[in-house]
Amino acid sequence: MYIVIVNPEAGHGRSIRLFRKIQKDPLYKKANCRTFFTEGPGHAEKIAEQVAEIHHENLSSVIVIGGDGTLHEVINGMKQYPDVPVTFLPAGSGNDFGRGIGLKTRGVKLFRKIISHPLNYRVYLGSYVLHQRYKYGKRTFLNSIGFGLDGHIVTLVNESNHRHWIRKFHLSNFTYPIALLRAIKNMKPIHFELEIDGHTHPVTEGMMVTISNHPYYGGGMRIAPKASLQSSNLQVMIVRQISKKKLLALFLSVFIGKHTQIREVEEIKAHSVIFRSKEMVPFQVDGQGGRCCECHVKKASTKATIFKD
Ligand SMILES: Nc1ncnc2c1ncn2[C@@H]1O[C@H](COP(=O)(O)OP(=O)(O)OP(=O)(O)O)[C@@H](O)[C@H]1O
Repeated sequence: MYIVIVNPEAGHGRSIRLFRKIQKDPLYKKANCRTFFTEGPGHAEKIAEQVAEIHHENLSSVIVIGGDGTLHEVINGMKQYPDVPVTFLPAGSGNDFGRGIGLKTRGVKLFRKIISHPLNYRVYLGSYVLHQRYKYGKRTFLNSIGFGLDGHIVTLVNESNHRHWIRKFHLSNFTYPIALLRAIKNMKPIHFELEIDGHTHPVTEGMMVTISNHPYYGGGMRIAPKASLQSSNLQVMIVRQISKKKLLALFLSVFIGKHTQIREVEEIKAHSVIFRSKEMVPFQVDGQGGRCCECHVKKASTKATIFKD
């Protein structure tokens, strides 16, 4: 039995279009697929939690059609059942996890592969505990968690009031670069304390701190070229105080992985990181934004089971 979770809004409609094609495929009926549509934030997590609890013994896979945000919710909903395979059919705006895990095919072709050649990998994800006004429980992240400019960009992406035009003209690939330009224009450094693997780090202010589980970010930028889902470590990138021009150059050079050569950029391999700030700073986790004053991040000790073609 396959459970399919579809976020109809992901990728400005890309997700629902893909689901309609899959539904017409003869394998969809043959494979005994049951589909659920998400209705808003948090719903994918609830669906995943319930179906895993009821069906974990006879589930071939939970198939997620959406973006990284929907997959983030599903993985968190299924935390108690890490052996149940999860399959990601990227149909969001960014789809960085698909790149991170190295999916070669997309769309209906990928759906057919899942059913006919199920190949599941065990991967290390990340875990984080947020302190906003009070402490939240431990959660899992797939791609990255970032503070400062990183969080500001994602807030702008998700608040974008140009969504209608983006959808109409299929411009979703430009959402992130546009938000990036807007965020750089208004950027301010953040002040923080960093504890990396139990040691206080000397840098206390900068533009952003991003902790990655695999290289990709913001729809294909190779922000952490050395990060790996097979490694038991995370990759921390700190961008110190930097001019707007240089910051723009940094993001352009991210596509060719040369940004780590910029003097103000520091890259560290770490198993655990504590980020603290006296003020509430913007953050993002797997492309969803918020504000926090403290966060404890670790490479997860248990592995998740994910399909890879
Ligand atoms: N029916 C719905 N209507 C509006 N929002 C929804 C609905 N279902 C889920 N959501 C929310 O949509 C948000 C974005 O989803 P998702 O990240 O999967 O797509 P995306 O932003 O297009 O892709 P990506 O993260 O890869 O850029 C998630 O926070 C999710 O909770």
